[in-house]
Amino acid sequence: MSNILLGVNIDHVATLRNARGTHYPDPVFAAALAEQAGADGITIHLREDRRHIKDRDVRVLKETLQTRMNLEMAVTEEMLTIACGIQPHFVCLVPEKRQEVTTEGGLDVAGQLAVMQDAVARLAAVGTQVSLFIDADHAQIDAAVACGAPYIEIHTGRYADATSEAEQAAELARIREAAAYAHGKGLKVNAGHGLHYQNVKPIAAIPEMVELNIGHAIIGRAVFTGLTEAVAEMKRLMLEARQGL
Ligand SMILES: CC(=O)[C@@H](O)[C@H](O)COP(=O)(O)O
Ligand SMILES: NCC(=O)COP(=O)(O)O
Repeated sequence: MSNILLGVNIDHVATLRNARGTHYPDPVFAAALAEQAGADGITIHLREDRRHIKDRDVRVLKETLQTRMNLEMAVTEEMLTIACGIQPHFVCLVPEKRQEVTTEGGLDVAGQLAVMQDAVARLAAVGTQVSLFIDADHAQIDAAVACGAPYIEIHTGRYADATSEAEQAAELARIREAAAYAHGKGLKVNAGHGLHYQNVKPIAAIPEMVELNIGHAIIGRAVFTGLTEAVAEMKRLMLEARQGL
């Protein structure tokens, strides 16, 4: 069986905290529990509007994480300055719109190659490995290679949001093909967005997948089962999907 890693996104613990302006529930505590339950890394998205994760969370998590921090952020001067100071294991560069409910699509790497090359180089210079959050698209994969980014994360939102079996199968085929294409170009391939307990297995079964980043569904389930069980069950399903690979 080939391994696959689970990055647990804890943004929505912070969403709940921020809803009342309290100090609880603390995403730092959630990260420690998730790690104990089998998370291979912790993902946090420091949005420009700080709607969930705040600067303090990033600073404290840098001191307390036992695994690896994957810091998701927009490609802005403010965020690049923060990331170069924090020096997380990974930065995942994502597109961001102030009005969106959640990340709606992949980053247009091909359309801003020079900006992306500069961001990847600045982060690499402080020892941070960069991942580019892109759609399953050859032009974007080629651009990721041209940027020198070691990783991509394929946006699985369209697969997760598909409203028919045929549409979901088509999206899965697109992701599968893109993962093989990117792997062939020397990229390491992650995936995430909208994955949950019912739709994770076909994505986890894609042989080239290194890591899945999953947040909303895990935190949602944790409300009823506790975070330890919610993380462990997701990891169990992912590993089950790898049997025979
Ligand atoms: C980039 C991505 O897919 C996730 O980080 C997602 O953005 C979670 O945060 P939001 O719910 O704020 O979009
Ligand atoms: N990059 C995707 C991620 O971190 C988690 O997204 P979601 O599971 O909260 O939709």
